Amino acid sequence: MIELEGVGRSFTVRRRTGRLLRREKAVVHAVRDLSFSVAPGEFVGYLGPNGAGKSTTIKMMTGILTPTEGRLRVAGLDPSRRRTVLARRIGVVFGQRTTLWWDLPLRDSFELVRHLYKVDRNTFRQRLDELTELLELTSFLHTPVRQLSLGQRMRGDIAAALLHAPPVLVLDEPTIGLDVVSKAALRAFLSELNAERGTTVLLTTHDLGDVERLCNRVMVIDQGRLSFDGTVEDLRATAPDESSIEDVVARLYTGGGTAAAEPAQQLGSSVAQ
Ligand SMILES: Nc1ncnc2c1ncn2[C@@H]1O[C@H](COP(=O)(O)OP(=O)(O)OP(=O)(O)O)[C@@H](O)[C@H]1O
Repeated sequence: MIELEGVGRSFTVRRRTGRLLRREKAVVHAVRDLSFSVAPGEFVGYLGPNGAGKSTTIKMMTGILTPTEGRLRVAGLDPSRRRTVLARRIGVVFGQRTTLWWDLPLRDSFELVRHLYKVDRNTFRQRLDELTELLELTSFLHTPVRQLSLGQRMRGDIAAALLHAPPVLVLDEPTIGLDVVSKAALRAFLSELNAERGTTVLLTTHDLGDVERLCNRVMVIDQGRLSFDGTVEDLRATAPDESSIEDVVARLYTGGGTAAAEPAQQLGSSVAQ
C-alpha cells in the first residue's frame, strides 16, 4: 500500500557564517535513504524526535513534497506526479492544521469535500450518517468550524478525510492537545476503522499511548534515517530494563533528531532549492 525505496529529501537553507551579515548555502537532509513498505490493513506508528523527518515523509507520501532521491508509491501511485488521483485514495489529517473551511458550518465543509472528491449524494449521505454517529458529530454539525473546540474540530477533520472512503489514512499528530476522554474516543474510532474496514493507517505521534493502544507496527526515524522497525513488543525488547515505553523510546532517540546542515558545495547536485 505504501512503498519507499531509497527515498531522500533535502532542503537548501541559508545559514549565518561567523562573519557579520554573511550567509552561506547549506543543505539539510530531512530524510535519507528511507526504504520500507506498509501492507494493506497495517496500523503503523511513525515515531521520531522533533525534527527527525516525520512530517517531511508524510508530505512526500501525499504529494505535497517531491523526493530528491529514490522511489515512492502510495496506493500504486507516484504521489508527486499523480497527486489529484491519489487524493481520492488517501485521507490525510494534520493535527496542527485544519483542512476544513474556517467560516463555514461543519456540514457545509463536508458538502464541499463531497464535491471535491465527486462522491455521489446517496453514498455521501450514508457515509456522513455513519461518521456522524461514530465520531459523535451531531451536536456541532451546524456550528462554524472556527467555533469548534480542538477535539470537535479534530473529529470533523477526520470525518472529512474519510468521506471518500480512502483505503489509506495518514494522520500527523491527530491526538495533539486532546483531553483524555476525547483521546480515548478517537483511539476507539481509529481502531475500529482499521479492524472493521481494513483501512491502512500510518500515524505520527509523540503520545506513546497512541502507539501502545493502536499500532501493530512501529517505525522510528531519527536524523532522517530509519532506526527501528518492528512490533511494540520488539520495541520494548530493545530496552528490557526500562519499565515505561517513554523511556524505551527515549533510549532509541539519539538526542538530536534534526539532521545537521552541511555546506552546499560538498554535496551532489540532487538538492532541492
Ligand atoms: N521547507 C523546509 N526548509 C528547510 N528545512 C526544512 C523544511 N522542512 C523541514 N525542514 C527540516 O527538515 C528536518 C525534518 O523536519 P520535519 O518537519 O520533517 O520533522 P518532524 O519529525 O516532523 O518534527 P516534529 O516532530 O518537530 O514535527 C528538520 O531539520 C527541519 O528543520
